[in-house]
Amino acid sequence: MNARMFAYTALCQICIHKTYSNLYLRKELDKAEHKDKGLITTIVYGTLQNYRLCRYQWEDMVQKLPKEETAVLLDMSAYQLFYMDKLPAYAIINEAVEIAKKHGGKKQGALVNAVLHKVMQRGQRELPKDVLQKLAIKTSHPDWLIKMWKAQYGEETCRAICESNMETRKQCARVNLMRMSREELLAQDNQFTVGQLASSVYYQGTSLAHTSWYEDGMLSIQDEASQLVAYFVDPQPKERILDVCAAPGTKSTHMAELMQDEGEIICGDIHEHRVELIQQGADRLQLHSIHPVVMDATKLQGLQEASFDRVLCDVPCSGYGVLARKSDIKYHMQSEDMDTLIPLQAAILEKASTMVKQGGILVYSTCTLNKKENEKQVEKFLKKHEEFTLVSQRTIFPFEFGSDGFYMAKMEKKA
Ligand SMILES: C[S@@+](CC[C@H](N)C(=O)[O-])C[C@H]1O[C@@H](n2cnc3c(N)ncnc32)[C@H](O)[C@@H]1O
Repeated sequence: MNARMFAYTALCQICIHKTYSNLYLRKELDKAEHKDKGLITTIVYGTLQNYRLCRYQWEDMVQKLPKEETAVLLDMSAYQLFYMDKLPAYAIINEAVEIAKKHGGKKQGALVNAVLHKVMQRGQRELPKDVLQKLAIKTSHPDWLIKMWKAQYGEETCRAICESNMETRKQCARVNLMRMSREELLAQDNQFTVGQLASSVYYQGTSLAHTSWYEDGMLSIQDEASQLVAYFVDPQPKERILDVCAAPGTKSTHMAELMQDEGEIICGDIHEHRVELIQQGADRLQLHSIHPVVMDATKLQGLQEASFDRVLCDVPCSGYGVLARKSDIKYHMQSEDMDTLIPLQAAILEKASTMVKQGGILVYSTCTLNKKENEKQVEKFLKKHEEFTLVSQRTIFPFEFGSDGFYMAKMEKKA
């Protein structure tokens, strides 16, 4: 299968059948020729990240939208025509026509041929005049999200978030300081550069997960904003910690490292297959204070109330802070996604709070930028629970450090 046919098949799976892009590519990319792998990855992720901009280039050339497969093919062709360097237009169009014929017959082939020739003749379509519409198309974010960010954070911040989401994030890792110092790693491998936190480094190679450093448990793959959560919890050696939504264990294992692996961290998650990942992570990092358990955070059966020094609720969320890294969320997100998440987050926070000792700490965190899931959620909780006071809260916008967007709130239970 040639590179464009491969990219087309991948995009249909991801966009229409909702297969996760990273899982699909991890499994299938090995079947592609080595020389094609870079091109395939660039077309797939480029089309996903720019899905609105790509569609905008051709949607006014058709009376009604063609079937989904053809629309995906036109999107990826528009991406190659306008946003990739050095690809000859005739090759892009010829191959798209061949793919359309093969999958949809002569009629689809003719449609793709006609649309792409018109698109190429016109060149890049002028963006809308309206400032927010222009931002939405240019950075491929849905109108409702732009409207929400503008209302919640103001127009300037909304623009900065959208623009930052179009940047390529660095590969970031957290050094396991129990096993080696950051300086030792930097001295031994010049693919790493120093990060902005005490434990963080950036990697310039192809894949962190394939380094011996990762395999040998010297580091974990984790964005810097996400690393800030464990510092925010500030766990101390010998404490008893509860992490109620812990899988795959990135923050639990960071807390264990900060505690010098002394104490106990109960790491719950509702999904059994994800709980296994926590144990695998702890084994790889050689941490013994981690205790993974399958557990529903809205019930927390079998745990003794008021018995934990610190409780972390890193709740399931809409993920609007990680759109630069997770093209799938960007492509598929719907405003209705929040409707089920918000009551679930409230129920988790409510139950988890009962586990905090007097004088103990409760941390609520998300990787989303949405006050309804963040500040408002914490506000509602504090109104109901006078026994807790807000110590501090923080929103990390992606444009501040070129990191993911995060929210975290720290509350203390009265002694
Ligand atoms: C944001 S992720 C947690 C990431 C994790 N803290 C880390 O740093 O690796 C949210 C997790 O909540 C879990 N989850 C969803 N509903 C849950 C529930 N009712 N009880 C416990 N875990 C739940 C999901 O399986 C998912 O692993």
